[in-house]
Amino acid sequence: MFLTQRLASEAVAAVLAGRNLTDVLARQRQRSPELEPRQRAAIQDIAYTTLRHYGEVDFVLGRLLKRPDTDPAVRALLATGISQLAWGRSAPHAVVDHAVKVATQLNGGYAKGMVNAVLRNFLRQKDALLAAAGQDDKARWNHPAWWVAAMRTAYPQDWQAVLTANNLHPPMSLRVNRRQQQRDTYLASLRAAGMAAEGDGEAGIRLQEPVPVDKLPGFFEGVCSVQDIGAQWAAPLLDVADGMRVLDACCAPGGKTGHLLELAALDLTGLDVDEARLKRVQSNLDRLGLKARLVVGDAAQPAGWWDGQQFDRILADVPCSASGVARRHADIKWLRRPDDFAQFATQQAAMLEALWGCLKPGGKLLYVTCSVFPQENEQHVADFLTRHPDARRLSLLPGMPESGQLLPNERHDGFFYTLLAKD
Ligand SMILES: C[S@@+](CC[C@H](N)C(=O)[O-])C[C@H]1O[C@@H](n2cnc3c(N)ncnc32)[C@H](O)[C@@H]1O
Repeated sequence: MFLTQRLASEAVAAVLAGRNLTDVLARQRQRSPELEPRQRAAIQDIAYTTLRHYGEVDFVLGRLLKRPDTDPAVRALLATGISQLAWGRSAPHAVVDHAVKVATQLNGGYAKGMVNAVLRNFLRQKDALLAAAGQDDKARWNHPAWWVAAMRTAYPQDWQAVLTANNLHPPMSLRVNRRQQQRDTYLASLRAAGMAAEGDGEAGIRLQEPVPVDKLPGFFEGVCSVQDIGAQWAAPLLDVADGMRVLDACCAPGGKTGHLLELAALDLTGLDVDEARLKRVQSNLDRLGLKARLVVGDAAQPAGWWDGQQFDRILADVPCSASGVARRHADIKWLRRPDDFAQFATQQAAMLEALWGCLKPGGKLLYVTCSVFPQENEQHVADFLTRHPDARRLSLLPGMPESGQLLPNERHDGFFYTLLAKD
């Protein structure tokens, strides 16, 4: 457990210094190939739990630490220790002993005594400290205070549900490849394999418990894909038919690309600026037995990749704050800054503007984000519509909110959808 605590606290320190948790964990695995699967799972679990509860952890540290300028590596070690003591299953004395052992290796071991004292203090005052945390916005909701305030303003009725959903474990959902099987046939084979699940939407299935993909019947033969139920609205909204020329403008890792190609025989171009991520699109399509033309390029600069022939359909699943999927990436809440939104909005507006020119008159463009911030969604689309008299907003599918804003809940993640037609 010593090693898992050390690596988990290093991962948390890296996130608090501004790095992406998925990248940090991937790099740790490369550097330490000897780690067993159960150790990797434990590191991930400790890091995720600490970040999921970081508002409370930070509050507690504020009460227990005498000096606000504690070394970031020591602070991250204390954060993971507190998280394990509050929400973990390991024996408290083992957590404290191992944290002290990690501390002896940090910066000459100067903080060994302090780590021991702070964690033991936490154990003594745990209930009172966590109760006090419940009175503080950032700690209570485990989101930065500015994020809590923004949700209150944007969703006066639903802000508490949105913040609560962001702190829950996300559901694992599947999309059945209906070129291979009907949803209910696959549902029956999951149940026969002992996995409780329910159908949701034409091709969607939500599992009661997450499972590794190698346990899913037929996964490697392309019978199903892992995809959130909210993300499964995209392809049906575009209303594709055989022979259409379709652009999936920000396609990696290819979840929606695969879905579009399952629905119709398309002439599909998958574009992404990130060459490494495009390789994942290719391997996903290979697994599903589907084909697309994959191109590296910037969606905001069509001159670099476009042959000038307009598309019947365009999916613009643009880069965004990912605030609607924050529960899947426990680092997002602590990495984002309020001024990030202006930058995202500029990039999103440039893409929408450029892609509009690539759409045939009579064609449809679907603008999608996995964000719950109106600056990336409704405000943006409203601006676009005032600038483009040839753009008309179409209604969405039955069962979808009219606004297009799906808020995260027990069924799906948070997404925003706007379907535009070109007159
Ligand atoms: C939300 S993800 C897309 C998810 C994908 N549509 C799916 O369903 O699996 C956004 C993607 O946009 C890509 N991206 C970012 N900037 C881009 C740009 N300027 N042009 C094209 N793609 C870009 C990112 O590399 C990322 O893969």
